[in-house]
Amino acid sequence: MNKVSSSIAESLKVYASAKINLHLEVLGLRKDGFHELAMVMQSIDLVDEIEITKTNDELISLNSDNPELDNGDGNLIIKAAKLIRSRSGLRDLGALIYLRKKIPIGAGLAGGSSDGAATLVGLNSLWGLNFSNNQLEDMAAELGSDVPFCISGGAQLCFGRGECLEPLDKSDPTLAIVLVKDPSVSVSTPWAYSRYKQLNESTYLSKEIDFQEKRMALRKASWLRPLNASNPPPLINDLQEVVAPATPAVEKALQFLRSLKGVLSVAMSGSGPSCFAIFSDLDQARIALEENQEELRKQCLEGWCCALNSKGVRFAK
Ligand SMILES: C[C@@](CO)(OP(=O)(O)O)[C@H](O)COP(=O)(O)OP(=O)(O)OC[C@H]1O[C@@H](n2ccc(N)nc2=O)[C@H](O)[C@@H]1O
Ligand SMILES: Nc1ncnc2c1ncn2[C@@H]1O[C@H](COP(=O)(O)OP(=O)(O)O)[C@@H](O)[C@H]1O
Repeated sequence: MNKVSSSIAESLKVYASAKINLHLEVLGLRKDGFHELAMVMQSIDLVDEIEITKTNDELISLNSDNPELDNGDGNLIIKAAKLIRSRSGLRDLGALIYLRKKIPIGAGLAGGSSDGAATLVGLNSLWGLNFSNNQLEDMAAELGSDVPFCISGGAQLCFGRGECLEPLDKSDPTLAIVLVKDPSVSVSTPWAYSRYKQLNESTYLSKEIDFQEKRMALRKASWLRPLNASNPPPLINDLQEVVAPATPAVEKALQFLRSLKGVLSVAMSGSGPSCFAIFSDLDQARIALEENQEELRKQCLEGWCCALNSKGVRFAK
């Protein structure tokens, strides 16, 4: 067992981007019980901040500015840190981690997944482990279906249960979104999928050749290359049809967004309850949000306007 040499404590900061789903199609069921998906995911400029200091006391500890969060083994940051340490075989690696939470929790924005991805990338660097991006993505897939995407982020096709990635050309950088969510509501992802299955299992595809056909159709979508304002994505999200009717906060968010001036298209993100509207640029998004603060308050909604991010995990300069 190599001893980790004692060195001056070093630290670094990584940013973990949230994501939205520009396309979420449920194709069928897989042998492992997960759903076969065809998705397009896009990183957005709503980021958690994770500060990591290396220690040699074999302890991995987490604190955060969000009391709602479990700072123990239930947190994807701790799960990711313990996973990459066990893969390194170096048991006496330690780290002090601090999370500044900005991404709403359980919101359909992969906030937890992105924190897990950022922890893998950050510790790989801080502990000098030199795992490749593919190796990090393999570890990420063990943490959750959305975690592999969150490593490189940007705009990617996501197939399988979400871990089979095909990077897309950079989206038109002027595009922006308005994101809204009722802060008192979160949606359970397992519930959303099981509800969808309850209502749609009879229409599920089951043959690989049929899955391939759906993947090819998405790869050829006219709005995809690159994502742009003149031919905006239709924003299909199969989970929206089951979550929205059961979650008034989602319907409320969709209606608010559809009323905004200059909106190109509107959808729920992932399993919700966050919903977003695409605008051709950040100024239009900002004006639309600023002009409707009163309505936002009346509807008990929280709103952000964000640019798109070309990366998932970023190191602070
Ligand atoms: C719905 C999506 C869309 O991007 O994102 P969020 O809304 O969570 O952000 C993802 O599929 C969520 O990915 P993630 O949150 O990582 O899911 P996991 O932890 O892997 O799985 C949680 C549960 O969701 C269901 N699940 C997840 C992924 C998938 N392809 N099929 C499924 O049926 C399973 O019941 C699983 O036990
Ligand atoms: N660092 C974290 N940030 C947010 N949620 C986390 C984190 N670690 C674990 N979780 C758990 O993951 C679930 C939400 O994950 P998240 O990725 O934020 O959801 P969603 O993908 O729906 O936005 C919650 O049950 C939360 O308790």
